[in-house]
Amino acid sequence: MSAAISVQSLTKQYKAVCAVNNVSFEVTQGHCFGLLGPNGAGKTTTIEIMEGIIAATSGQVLYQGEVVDQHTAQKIGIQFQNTALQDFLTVKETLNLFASFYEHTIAQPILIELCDLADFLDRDNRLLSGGQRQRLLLALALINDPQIIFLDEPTTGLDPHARRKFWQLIKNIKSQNKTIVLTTHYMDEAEQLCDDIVIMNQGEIIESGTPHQLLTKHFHEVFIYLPKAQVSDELLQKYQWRVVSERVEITTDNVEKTLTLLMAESVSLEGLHVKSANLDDLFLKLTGHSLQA
Ligand SMILES: Nc1ncnc2c1ncn2[C@@H]1O[C@H](COP(=O)(O)OP(=O)(O)OP(=O)(O)O)[C@@H](O)[C@H]1O
Repeated sequence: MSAAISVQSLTKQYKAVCAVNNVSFEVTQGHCFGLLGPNGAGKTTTIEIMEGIIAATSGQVLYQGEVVDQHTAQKIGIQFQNTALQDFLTVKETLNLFASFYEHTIAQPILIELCDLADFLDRDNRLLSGGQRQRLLLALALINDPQIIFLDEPTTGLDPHARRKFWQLIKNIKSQNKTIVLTTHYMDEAEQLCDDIVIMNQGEIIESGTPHQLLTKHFHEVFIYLPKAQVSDELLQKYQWRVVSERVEITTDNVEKTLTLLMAESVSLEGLHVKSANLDDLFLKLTGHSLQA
């Protein structure tokens, strides 16, 4: 598959800080690409260089083989933050205003359906709920019918229902062979949406691949949880099991053997829960802290 974006040896040096240090990766056409990392990792700096908003100290970004230039803005979509929404304009007026900035735009009825805006087209921007506002901001990112869309933490602050609804919209957009570049602090979001991920820390890439590749590379074990009340202190000490939030956590690469052991030790299996490692666990393992904001 061809690369929609090729990031080559990007470095961004601020006076005392090297925000991005020799970073290279490719974003595949039609994929959702996730750039993850803790605060200060260099994600925003990388994304802003990719968008052509700031210049790199060295390195380059190619879009289908071409260097970023003043025409790039016409071809990509960027989800603006709240401040881009003007007061005293309705949703429809906002769509019309942003459409006037571009030579080529998507047909408005298609955009309204794609982003599910029909129910509040005549509402003032100030009266939108968090989820409605994010859908409008997504529509604005899509207004020039871009092939590549940048979403920077698009669901931060949304309730679980609104987040799930937003994910479905992103999946619909992706099914049209659009390329999506996403940053997020939510690991479940990355697992739901991203085909490929790059994890940055302190300006450098520390891991990259598909979520499945990374999880199978780093984790051979699963976690077994039991209510703490069912496990005696003696057993905790004997097997060095951890207690996490009132539950005993047992890490094992052989579930059957562990269950046999628990039964042999007469531990009740009521409320037992088995969990595979997820991206949150991977993040914790690689960076030493959880990504949840
Ligand atoms: N204009 C600037 N001048 C000096 N240092 C900067 C500037 N912009 C960013 N930095 C520094 O570069 C590093 C990377 O910042 P960046 O905003 O890219 O990280 P991030 O991964 O997006 O973090 P967050 O998740 O908090 O948004 C940080 O140490 C930051 O303080």
